[in-house]
Amino acid sequence: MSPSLIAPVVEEENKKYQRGVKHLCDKGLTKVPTKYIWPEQDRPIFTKPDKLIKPKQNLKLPIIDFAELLGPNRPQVLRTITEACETYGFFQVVNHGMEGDVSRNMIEVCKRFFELPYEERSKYMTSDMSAPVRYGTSFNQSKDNVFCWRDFLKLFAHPLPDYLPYWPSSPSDFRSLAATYAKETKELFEMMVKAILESLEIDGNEDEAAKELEEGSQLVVVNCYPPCPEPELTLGMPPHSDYGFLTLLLQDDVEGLQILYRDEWVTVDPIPGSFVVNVGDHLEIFSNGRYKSVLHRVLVNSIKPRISVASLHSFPLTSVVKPSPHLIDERNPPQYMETDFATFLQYVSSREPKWKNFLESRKIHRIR
Ligand SMILES: O=C(O)CCC(=O)C(=O)O
Ligand SMILES: [Fe+2]
Repeated sequence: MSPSLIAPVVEEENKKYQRGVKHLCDKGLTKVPTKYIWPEQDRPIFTKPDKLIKPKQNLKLPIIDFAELLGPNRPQVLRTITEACETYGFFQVVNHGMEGDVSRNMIEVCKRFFELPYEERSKYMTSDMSAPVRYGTSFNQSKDNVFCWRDFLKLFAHPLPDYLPYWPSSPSDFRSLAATYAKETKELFEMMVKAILESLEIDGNEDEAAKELEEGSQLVVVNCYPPCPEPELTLGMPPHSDYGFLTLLLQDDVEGLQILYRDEWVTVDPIPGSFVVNVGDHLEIFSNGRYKSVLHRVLVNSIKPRISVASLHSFPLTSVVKPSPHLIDERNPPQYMETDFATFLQYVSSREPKWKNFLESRKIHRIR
């Protein structure tokens, strides 16, 4: 059947599952519905009944001590950042200065949001990807052929006063706790940008892009992964790279995040109170391919619910993203086309986001 004939059939079927995973689990469930079963080659490898086979290699992500970054050891820390961004596309940040209460309160209030009755949560359900608040399930719930085991709440967060009035009013302390979290994450992002630019030997005080990033976009994505009766058959999130410049990820104490490292999926051990920071597609473009936006995915488990909060930061939605002129010369021609948010939206809303296909579509292929 041609794609134009299949699409309406999928959209009709998807309506049955649009209320999301939490709703499904609340009704009681002992098996994963077919809609959530991934093709065998995409599934995580478990032994029976649901014990995850750990990869041979146990990955320790580079750890950046933020306090050190602000002290005399800055040059050394910057070198670690460079290595981490070139090799893994990921690192973990400790001693970042955000009070433990701010991140704990955020996780806790998000848990309470997902425990609200479905009718309350679904007030924010919309297919409009530029809505200030969007509640939903899977990745693209009207288009996905296979669903992932994840419900989400997405909040546009910068400039905050423009968006805050649209954020959920229940639980009653949601807005204030989430606003504090968003503001402090933004500050942390700005310090991270300075370090990243310096690590690329770009002077942040002179650079146009650095100024744009200060007034850039921020999207806070809260992910909720309820326990799954058959975690070996599904994924919390399929392999993807993040769209923005940098993502600052906060997780509770339940593991689930895996990154692709040397063609193997490796689990990231959560360090309580730390942030996992990863290079997004825009930083890969901006650094002209020097820093890599690496594929990652999320596994679920049969016992513990998991919450993560990803804060995606980038240029303003109206900006055109391109390789930095400071990194381009005769020997280093641009590797990526200029790209904007509208092109991205058009791309993702017309197909399933898979692997790094958006970024791939922006690459310039030269014949040597
Ligand atoms: O839940 C996680 O650990 C990762 C979430 C993620 O990759 C995302 O929101 O883009
Ligand atoms: Fe991600």
